[in-house]
Amino acid sequence: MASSHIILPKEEEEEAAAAAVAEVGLGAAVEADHDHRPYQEQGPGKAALPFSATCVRISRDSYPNLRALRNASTMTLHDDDAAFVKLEEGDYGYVLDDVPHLTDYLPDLPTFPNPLQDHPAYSTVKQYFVNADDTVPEKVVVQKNSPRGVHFRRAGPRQRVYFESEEAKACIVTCGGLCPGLNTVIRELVCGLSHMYNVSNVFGIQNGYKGFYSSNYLPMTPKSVNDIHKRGGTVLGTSRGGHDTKKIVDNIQDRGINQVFIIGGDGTQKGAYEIYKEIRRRGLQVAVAGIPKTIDNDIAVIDKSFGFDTAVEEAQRAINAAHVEASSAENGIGLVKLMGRYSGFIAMYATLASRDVDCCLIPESPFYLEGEGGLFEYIDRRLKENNHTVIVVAEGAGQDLIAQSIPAADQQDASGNKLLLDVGLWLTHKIKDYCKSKKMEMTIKYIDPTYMIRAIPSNASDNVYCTLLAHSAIHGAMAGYSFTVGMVNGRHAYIPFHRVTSTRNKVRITDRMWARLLSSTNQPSFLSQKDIDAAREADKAANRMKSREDAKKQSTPVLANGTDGVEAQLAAPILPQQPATDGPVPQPARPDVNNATAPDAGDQEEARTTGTDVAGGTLTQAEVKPTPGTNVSWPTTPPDTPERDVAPAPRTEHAQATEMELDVDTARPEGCTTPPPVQDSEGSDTQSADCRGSPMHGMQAGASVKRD
Ligand SMILES: Nc1ncnc2c1ncn2[C@@H]1O[C@H](COP(=O)(O)OP(=O)(O)O)[C@@H](O)[C@H]1O
Ligand SMILES: O=P(O)(O)OC[C@H]1O[C@](O)(COP(=O)(O)O)[C@@H](O)[C@@H]1O
Ligand SMILES: [Mg+2]
Repeated sequence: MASSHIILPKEEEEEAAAAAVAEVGLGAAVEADHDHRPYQEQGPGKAALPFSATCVRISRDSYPNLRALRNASTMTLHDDDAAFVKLEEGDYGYVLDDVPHLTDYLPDLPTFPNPLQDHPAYSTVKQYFVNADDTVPEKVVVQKNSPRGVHFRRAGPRQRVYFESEEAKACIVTCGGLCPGLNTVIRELVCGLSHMYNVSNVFGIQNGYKGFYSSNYLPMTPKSVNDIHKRGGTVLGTSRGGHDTKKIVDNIQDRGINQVFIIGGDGTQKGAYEIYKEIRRRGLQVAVAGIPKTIDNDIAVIDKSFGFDTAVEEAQRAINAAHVEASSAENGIGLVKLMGRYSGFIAMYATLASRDVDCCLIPESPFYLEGEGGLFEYIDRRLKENNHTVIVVAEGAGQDLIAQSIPAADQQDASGNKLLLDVGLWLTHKIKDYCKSKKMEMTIKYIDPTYMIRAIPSNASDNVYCTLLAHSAIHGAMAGYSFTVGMVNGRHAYIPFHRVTSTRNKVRITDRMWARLLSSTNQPSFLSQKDIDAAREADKAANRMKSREDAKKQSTPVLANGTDGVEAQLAAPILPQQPATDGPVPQPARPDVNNATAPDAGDQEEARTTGTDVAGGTLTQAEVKPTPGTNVSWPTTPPDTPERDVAPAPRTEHAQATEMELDVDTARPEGCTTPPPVQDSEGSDTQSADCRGSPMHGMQAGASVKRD
């Protein structure tokens, strides 16, 4: 039975101890210890103790605060993480999921006035320092009787800091894959430390985590980083793997570093958390600030990761090229692979922005090729309707389908990420074979822009975002917190490490955003009647469980702040399946049941109010609107929309074609080596350049299609 240390407010000590004793049979043993830990800044001077905290060994399931946390949000809390959770409850179901502070284990640290108060630029700002009690809500869509839910500490400068400028010694490291904006964050960390806090001891760690113990630290000054934001990549170098917590902390300790800025994705933030824990174990006065980076935009809680906008924008170029190529050929097919190992955000946003895409395939939405409602049937139809078609595929899509035909070597990269098979290349050959079997003349152009996309410098809006993230990170570190920084509902916040490492954002195929995509492309949803039935069953099971939970709650009142989340995790997710005709069922990516904040999380809120158990990953016939092209009882032809008001070409047109042009081109940008096993990709953003290059555009009989 897992047990863990939990910091408890004084007034609950007795109750919790009693609860622990009562649960001895379940493995709980009171062990209490007694370090009195202040946990938050209390204005000028030495931090005051808001409560006398006690460390108690207790089964985490038995502690109502943690239950409240789980009830108030959809996160999954790992047992190990429970040891470092700092919770405060307020009125009306308010929960503060706070970040650790140096004074948690070094209660007598002196504080100093924030040098910003004398800064010619900042000192004029009215109320420049954030209120010590300010917090940011995880959810902003609420109903009249909603509990207030989980909050995070608001980021920003504090009146008192825990490092003197001359004593502060900071280091910066970048880990994981590249992402637009890395250099901007580095630049703004160096400049911000120097310009705002007069910190001149700043060092770069080269080539990721292993640089802590395998290379020299690079002194960095505002002058040396002045122009780096105009370049892609990271001037510090990056790597996967190489995380050795003890060796890293040994080096931090030996070199007298007291602020560690760690830029990287979910893996990197896990590493940052380990570093923080080791630092705390050793009692070092070192603040650890994580700045989340991922091109895939799949880090939990935060609104968006830096570089994502830039990536989506750049992906547009590839999609435009694919569209020009496809629409300039007879039966032209343009296929673009974008990054997205587990999450299809880049593909989804690039598709929505483009309007030239006929089908978007992402890891979260399993698809199949053959039979009614399958991809081939859809391609066939689009070619007949429009003479060309554009497909966007995220690199993590269809991996199980590919594994059926290509024996997948179960390889991993240095960080333990599974190496992917090249879905773009595989799909190209599958489509080619299909057309050949149908004696259909066609041209397919496969474009893999993945590394080109992530190697560019960040665009203007990402540059500003990177600057603000860097500044928030600096303020938090100077104030003695350890955290991952991020924007939550438009406000910068200090988020506990466990929050961003315990789950990953995924596109929820039960949310309105994915529905928007389906309705914009009119692609099949690839859900079968079997899937819908399974969804109904799972929904019923979830409801039964919910009733049991409710009954239990009535008999045992706890600090229940809400119900979503707990039931959600109990409910079995829907696993859409391909039809029997298409061989074994692929293991589909499931709607992410633990996803706290996806870019489209607002949709989930609405779904909840309309009765859809989205958080539980379930969907019912009532909530799921018939999706065009679905191979269920819904019509396979799309409803009449202006976009789709097309007179389909007679089927015989293709059947009569005897000549074949199977021109499979794989456009590989320089430096992009993507042989079958092993892949990655990513994508991009915003507006569709109006790229209607087809000489056939608008020439088809009956065609009044907006998108060509
Ligand atoms: N569970 C973990 N604990 C400690 N370090 C980790 C963990 N997972 C990944 N890392 C380290 O984080 C770094 C980057 O991880 P990776 O998954 O490749 O990229 P990202 O951080 O972008 O997700 C690597 O150096 C890797 O060793
Ligand atoms: O080829 P590399 O450098 O291992 O990176 C590829 C992977 O990195 C990703 O871009 C995600 O990495 P990050 O989350 O670190 O940005 C994936 O989409 C892709 O599979
Ligand atoms: Mg990762």
